[in-house]
Amino acid sequence: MSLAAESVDIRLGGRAVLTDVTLALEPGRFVGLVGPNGAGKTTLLRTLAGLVPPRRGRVILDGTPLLDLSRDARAKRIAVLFQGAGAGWPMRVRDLVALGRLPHRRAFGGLDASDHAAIARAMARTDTAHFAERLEPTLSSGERMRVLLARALAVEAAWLLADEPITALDPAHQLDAMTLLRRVALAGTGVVAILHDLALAARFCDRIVVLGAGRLVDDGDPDILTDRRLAETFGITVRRGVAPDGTPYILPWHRSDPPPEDIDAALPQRS
Ligand SMILES: Nc1ncnc2c1ncn2[C@@H]1O[C@H](COP(=O)(O)OP(=O)(O)OP(=O)(O)O)[C@@H](O)[C@H]1O
Repeated sequence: MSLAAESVDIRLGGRAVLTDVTLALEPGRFVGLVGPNGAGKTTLLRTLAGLVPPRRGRVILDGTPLLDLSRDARAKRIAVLFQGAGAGWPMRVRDLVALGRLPHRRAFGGLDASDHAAIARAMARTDTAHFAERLEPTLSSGERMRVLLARALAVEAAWLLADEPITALDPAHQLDAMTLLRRVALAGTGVVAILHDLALAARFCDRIVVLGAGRLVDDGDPDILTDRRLAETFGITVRRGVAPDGTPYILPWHRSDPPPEDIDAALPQRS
């Protein structure tokens, strides 16, 4: 199984958003796609899902240009979770998660036992079963994000592309979601998640892909998040440590370049 972007250029609104991006993904790995605001991460994820046609280059899924496949064939193999992707109308949570099974629908069939099993599994794994009967608009942002993750997991696709799946979650559910995404990858799915939390990305992901100003600037294991990379691409310095189990960790600490305005006065200056 393979999913790859080859020399992809994307222009939106008359400007280059992605330039010459080449990225080969592998099954069974958890990739953290990181980069500052506006770097092009969402656009790259949408391109990998076949939702944005490249101006130059292409995306290849298992040897076939992605855009040659039908929408259903793509949706069966690539599950996506995008920001704000609710149903658009008040829907019960269980029914929203069930939408994940749509790409598998048979000509005249409703949900069968395997669909129900996939939905139940996805809801259990995301801790959403207890609000299955609620209407989606009544959920908090974090609850909604877990439901969207459940919908994406219910597809049980070979690839899972998730745009900021943990941003709205409380710390416990962030840890749960990162653990879950790692498990999903370990079970064979190729997982790509856009993450702004570099500490969690470095701790849980097998591979980090760094985008900066529309270009792929680094790609490798979490060690690529060097002080220099963090300063050059993210404009920050970090504190580093080692957990008792030997796992290294980083903690964003200061801006390495001057802030846009003099906001320093508002920050605690203990060190
Ligand atoms: N439809 C569009 N028309 C014009 N410009 C766009 C369009 N969509 C995105 N852009 C621009 O493309 C750039 C990349 O956007 P994208 O959403 O991919 O970035 P991102 O890395 O996901 O950012 P963030 O971390 O803020 O979510 C941004 O400068 C954005 O303003």
